[in-house]
Parts: sequence; C-alpha cells; structure tokens
Amino acid sequence: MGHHHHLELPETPSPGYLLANRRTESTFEEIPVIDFKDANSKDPVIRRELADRIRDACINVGFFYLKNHGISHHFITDTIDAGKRFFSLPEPVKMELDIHKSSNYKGYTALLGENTNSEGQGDLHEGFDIGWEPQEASVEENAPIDNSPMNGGNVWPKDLPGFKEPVLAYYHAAVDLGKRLFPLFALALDLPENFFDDKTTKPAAIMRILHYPPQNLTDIAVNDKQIGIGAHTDYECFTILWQDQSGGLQVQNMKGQWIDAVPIAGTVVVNLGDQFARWTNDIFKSTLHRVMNRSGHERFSIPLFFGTDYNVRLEPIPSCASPGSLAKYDVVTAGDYVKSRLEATYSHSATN
Ligand SMILES: O=C(O)CCC(=O)C(=O)O
Ligand SMILES: [Fe+2]
Repeated sequence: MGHHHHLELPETPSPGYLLANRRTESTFEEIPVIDFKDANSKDPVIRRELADRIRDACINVGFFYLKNHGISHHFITDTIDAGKRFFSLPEPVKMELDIHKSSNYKGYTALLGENTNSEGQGDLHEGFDIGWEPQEASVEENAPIDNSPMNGGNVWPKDLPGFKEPVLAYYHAAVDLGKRLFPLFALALDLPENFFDDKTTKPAAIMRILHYPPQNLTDIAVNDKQIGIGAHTDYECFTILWQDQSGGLQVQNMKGQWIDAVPIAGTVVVNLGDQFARWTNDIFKSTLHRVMNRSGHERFSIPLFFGTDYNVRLEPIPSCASPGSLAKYDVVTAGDYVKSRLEATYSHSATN
C-alpha cells in the first residue's frame, strides 16, 4: 500500500515525554516541602533540579509546601489583623459588600454563602475576595483593560481605615511569588521558562481572606455536609495558600484517604488547580481538598488563586499529549472556566 493511503498519527513536536513518565499508580502519604531559595540561582542546572522537585510534586501529589518563599512575615500578620477587624464588623455592614451584588465575584461571602462541594449544604467559613488592583492609584493607570467575564474592580469596606493597604501589600507580594513560580512550572513541563509570560500579562489572581469559626465536633459527626470548606479542586493554575496554625486542611490521595496538610510555620502551601490539569491532560494533578476546623478556635487562611489571563485557551501542551490521543477536556478559555465554577459555587445562596 502507498505510504499516504492510511491515516497517520499526527506528529507532535515533543514525544509525550511527561505522559510516558507519569506514575498514576503511585499515591502519597505526605506532602513534600520544597525550598524556593534556589529559584534565584543563576545556574540553570540548579533551577532545573528545583523544577524536577516541583514536577515530582505536581505529578504525584498536586500539593507542596514552599519555604523561603519571599513573602515577608509582616505582610501576613498585618493582613490577618485587617481580616479580623473586617470580620468582626456587624453582619449588615459586611453584607453591603455582598459578593452577589458584584458581577465579578468580589467582596464579602457570608457564612454558608458558598457551597464548594455540590453535595454539601454550605461552607462554614466567611470570606473577603479581591482581584488585581495596582498598589498605588497613580501608577499603572494605563493597565491593560480586561474585557473578560471576570472583569471589574474591587470593592472595599468604607470606614475601616488601615484595611486596604495591608491587604493589597500581601496581594502584591503573593502575586510576585506567583510570577516567580510560573517559569519553574514551565521548566517542570519541559517548556521554555518564558512559556507563560504572554499568558499571564494581567494577573488573573484572586485573593481571599477566609475566616473559619470553630466547628463543633458533635456537629461533624452528625452532619458532614457542613464543613469549613467542602471537598473541591481549585479552578486556576495554582494556589498560594497561607494557613494559620489551627490545622484542618486535608488533601485526598489516590487511594481516597484524607492526608492532613499540617501547618508548617514559615511555609506557604502551593497546590495545583484545574487550569494546569487541563493544560496537562491531568498529568499535573488538581487534587481534591477540604477544611474541617476542629481546633476549637477560629481559623484564618489566605488563598491566592493564580490563573492565566482570562482570554487564554486551556489547550493541552505538547509534552503532555501523545500522538493521536484524544484530549481529555474540551478547550475553553480560562475566564469562562473560572466563571462557570464560581457560578456553581455561589448559586445555592443566590437570592434570585
Ligand atoms: O483555607 C484553606 O486552608 C483552604 C482554602 C481553599 O481550599 C480554597 O479557598 O480554595
Ligand atoms: Fe481550595
């Protein structure tokens, strides 16, 4: 037969290296700690070694702790202090910033306002959400206009002096860390270090301050449908999560066991979200996690969800596609994906 008479598998620029090397049968019992001090190294061999450790965590766990992450301690404590002052305002004052009033999911989420696991009955936390905003009003007046579904500014509490500044300072410090992580994720995927640069031009980074009241132990036994945050995966590429010392974050391994992500002072948790799972055909894991605050006291955390620009299409990258294999996911834009997940999360508390 002639050499063009039968269907040929499409050529891909890379031989599905990561696909061939994944270890789907492995599971994890603990979450690795990765030292980020090497991220500054001028030596590409050292950066490569760091990327290899990150790759291993991304393929096998989807979670890792990062130490020497570069976010100054006072940015954290000042933001938690600000959050405590905000959450102790009277409920009607907080509800003036109700997230349901905003077209782009910014502002206040009341207790039970979210239902992160669709099988749950509402999450036992309250939260305050912001997105990109320059730190000083005078700079970046010409910041790129974002016409995506998530477009729009932040809302801030009136009459709460000293709130916005520390919160924005933390936001920018965490966004800077996110910008340093993207090149390492690229390396981990055998892509050029700058692969994500043109896909992350206007940081699609949503930050939350979360407050979990202590959860009554008896209630948990009776009703496991109302926990701090129901089992879910995150929606973006990755999340930079600061958690206080209360504990309660749990991560599901491939055997379905819940592994405690025990707080480790001086670290942040980094976990992958669905955008990376979609880029990589699930070779990078977007791992299920939840929070149950059984500490007996209040718990605070600060997740920052770091996605690509909302107009970027989530297409499988060559190192994660094998010739002729079907992509696991329909290609959608990052903005449409995040918005659809947020709609589902908040729909149960919508008033219309
Ligand atoms: O509070 C935490 O530790 C986790 C929060 C979380 O998973 C989320 O907001 O997506
Ligand atoms: Fe999460």
